[in-house]
Amino acid sequence: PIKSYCALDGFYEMYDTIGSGGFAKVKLGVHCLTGEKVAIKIMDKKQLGDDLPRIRLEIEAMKSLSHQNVCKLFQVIETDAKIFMILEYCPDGELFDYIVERDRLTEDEARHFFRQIVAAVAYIHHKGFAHRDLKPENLLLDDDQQLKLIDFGLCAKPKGGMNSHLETCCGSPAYAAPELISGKCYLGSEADIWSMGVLLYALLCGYLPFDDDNIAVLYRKIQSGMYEKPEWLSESSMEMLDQLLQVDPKRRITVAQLLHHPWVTKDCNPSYNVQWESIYQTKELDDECVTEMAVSIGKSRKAMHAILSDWSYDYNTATYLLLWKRKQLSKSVRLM
Ligand SMILES: CN(C)C[C@H]1CC[C@H](N2C(=O)N(C)Cc3cnc4ccc(-c5cc(Cl)c(O)c(Cl)c5)nc4c32)CC1
Repeated sequence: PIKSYCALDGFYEMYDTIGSGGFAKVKLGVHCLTGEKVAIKIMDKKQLGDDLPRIRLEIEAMKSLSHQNVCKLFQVIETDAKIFMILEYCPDGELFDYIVERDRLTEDEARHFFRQIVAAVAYIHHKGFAHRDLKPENLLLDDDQQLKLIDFGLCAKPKGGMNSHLETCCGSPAYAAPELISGKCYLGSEADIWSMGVLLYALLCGYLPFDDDNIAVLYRKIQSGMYEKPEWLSESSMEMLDQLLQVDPKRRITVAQLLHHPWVTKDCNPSYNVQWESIYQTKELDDECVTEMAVSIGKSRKAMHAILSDWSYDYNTATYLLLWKRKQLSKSVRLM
């Protein structure tokens, strides 16, 4: 391991930088007690400046999100100079690069990924969050072709719930909904659906439906809702895209309709509905994991259970979540 930050000493080994995004550096780390790899997002508070509230928002949002298609936050460490977010490691990087390497995906492969995106978005909307920056750069791949949604720095949890309007124009222009770029009030959930349409188009075509170097021209293209339909798109794919890329948000398909849309559920057994429910029952703790930790730390199971029930996103929370993740992968639930 390279020089580590004293705040992590003994808890995490730090390895090289695996990516950087704006005001953050992301390094590969290893959680000492379990030996599991993690991604460590490191931010300098001074550099953050007035972006600090955005990070606080991302941290609070991620603490309340536990889903198989949302990147899991394991621990937050704050010193007077830095903030460290210990995150679920996604070895196969951004979906963006995955598409670029292949030019474009087949309809079946696009469906495999789009289903997971629908699951993640249905889940975060159910929890009262709109992401507002859905794009292939914010969808990472783990080593099992599972997508993990990241970057909740722009997400919104409208005070009055998901049916109250937002104003801030944000996100990436090419993925932004017409009502959002027209400066109108908009519903976060409807804007996310539009972005999912742009995303699905990028998966199926390998380029963007609305694109232009001149931002004003780009905006006009988005507001026209007109986009090219290459000849390799099937009828059903074109129909799916049309229902997502509806300029009028009231005519746009909803995430609830998407969950059982024939294009999304194609080739699944009839009982299949998109796995939008979280596999994490964060409320009940897993006895085997609690016991393993109690023994290793030398506390009673009752005391260990009480500590973990606080969900304080300290080292204990990280150890529990990483142990639980190992158990899901039917790996040994043993600590170093
Ligand atoms: C361009 N983006 C806005 C940032 C970029 C930073 C590196 C990251 N990465 C990579 O680029 N690999 C190539 C490896 C990699 C592996 N695991 C990761 C696990 C989590 C994250 C992550 C990063 C940020 Cl900035 C977050 O806010 C969250 Cl919630 C999660 N990034 C990871 C990551 C991909 C995204």
